[in-house]
Amino acid sequence: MQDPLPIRPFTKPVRGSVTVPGSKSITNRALILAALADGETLLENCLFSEDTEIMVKALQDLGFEVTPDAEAKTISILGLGGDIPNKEAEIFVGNSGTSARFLTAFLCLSEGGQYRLDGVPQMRKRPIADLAQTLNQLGGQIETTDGFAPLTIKAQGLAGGKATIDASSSSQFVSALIMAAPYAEQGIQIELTDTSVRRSYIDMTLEMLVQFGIPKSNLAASETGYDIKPCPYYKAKPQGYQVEGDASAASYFFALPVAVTGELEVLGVTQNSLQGDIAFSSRMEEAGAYIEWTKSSAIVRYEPGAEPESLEGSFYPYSDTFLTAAAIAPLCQGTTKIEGIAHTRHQECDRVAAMADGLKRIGQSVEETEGSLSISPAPLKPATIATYHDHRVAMSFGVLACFDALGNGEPWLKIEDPSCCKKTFPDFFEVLESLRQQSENASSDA
Ligand SMILES: O=C(O)C1=C[C@@H](OP(=O)(O)O)[C@@H](O)[C@H](O)C1
Ligand SMILES: C=C(OP(=O)(O)O)C(=O)O
Repeated sequence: MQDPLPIRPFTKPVRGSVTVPGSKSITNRALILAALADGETLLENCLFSEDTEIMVKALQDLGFEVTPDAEAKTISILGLGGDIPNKEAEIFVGNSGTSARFLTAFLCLSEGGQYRLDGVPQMRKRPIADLAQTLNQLGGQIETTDGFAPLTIKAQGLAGGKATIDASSSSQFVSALIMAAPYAEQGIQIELTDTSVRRSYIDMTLEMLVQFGIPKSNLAASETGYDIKPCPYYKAKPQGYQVEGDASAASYFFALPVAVTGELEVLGVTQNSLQGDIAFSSRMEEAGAYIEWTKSSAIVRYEPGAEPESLEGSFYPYSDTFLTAAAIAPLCQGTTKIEGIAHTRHQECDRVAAMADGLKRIGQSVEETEGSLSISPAPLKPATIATYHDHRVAMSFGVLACFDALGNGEPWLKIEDPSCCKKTFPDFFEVLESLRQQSENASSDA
């Protein structure tokens, strides 16, 4: 792919359909749950991207039989009922937060295992100490490097019991604990020391435990914590476990008609998704989009005419999508104020700073606080966007770049390091370009 990549804008309203890839969050949870189940599970409609390949490779390095088929989008995995075959391994988690956090708790279940877990330099800056501390309260022996990766884990199974956790920096800590909890001798009773946590991700985890055979009566959730009873089985899914389409990836296609007008069917997402990020669709309705849901898709329509309404308020519960909203803010009527995003300064990059930087490069007036961004529209200036190795920075500005800012169909935005989208959506820019071509052709046929 050309780097920086010039994006050719849409000169016609978007028309057609797009299928979003399988969910990263669900694929990586399902891999862990299937490994913990007893017997073979076939995962279907899996995401094949860097983050899921990292999880697959980690499980293979731990001695699990995992067979991916990228063409069929399936992964088959032979679960061992809580056993982890290899007792020594070096696990590489790249910059995959789900892999780092989920595997840390998972590895503690191994009887007599000794592991080292590490990632790329940015992963060595991402929060993990609170999770390690809590696992140590439950019988793990994890040593961090000054609070960060690399970790060394001396595993002896988890005794479980009561523990506290501060999961305000990442909900993945709680999801990681909950997935390991059924195999802890006494289960796990976790008290949240700070109740600001992205609950929708934890709800997804609990729902998936039920899908893998853990009785609902073994799982209790309240405002202040979670109580997971011991339960010696997860159920394998030999007939297949269907991974939903990725709701965070869908946000780009909910936003695209708002940016360029038209009608787009987004296939693979449903209104009653397990993923909280589906709520981004309501924010696009607030902006003025009309959305019709079918059993397996959303049809998103935005009529030419008025500029989109500006957005205001918290993106905390679905913060992976704040970047999408920030990127289209220059096209909105007034100031967009996005709040609740302080924690995203510690993700793939400092996302608040990265979005502020990109928006300033294209001439926007931006006010940044620790946890918010206010974007006041100003005339768009051609620029190259720095993406800071962050797939969502690249994809969000990719959507804005589809707007024909110069009015002549010529590219005005270039995206640096576009291949960083391989983390969750390897062919994103090809999909965008093919939608542009579909739309041009649909208009010339009409
Ligand atoms: O559990 C998950 O699948 C995720 C939880 C969220 O992370 P944090 O809770 O760390 O923000 C989200 O940003 C990430 O993309 C996926
Ligand atoms: C924050 C993200 O990923 P993770 O935490 O899983 O690395 C993301 O995909 O936006």
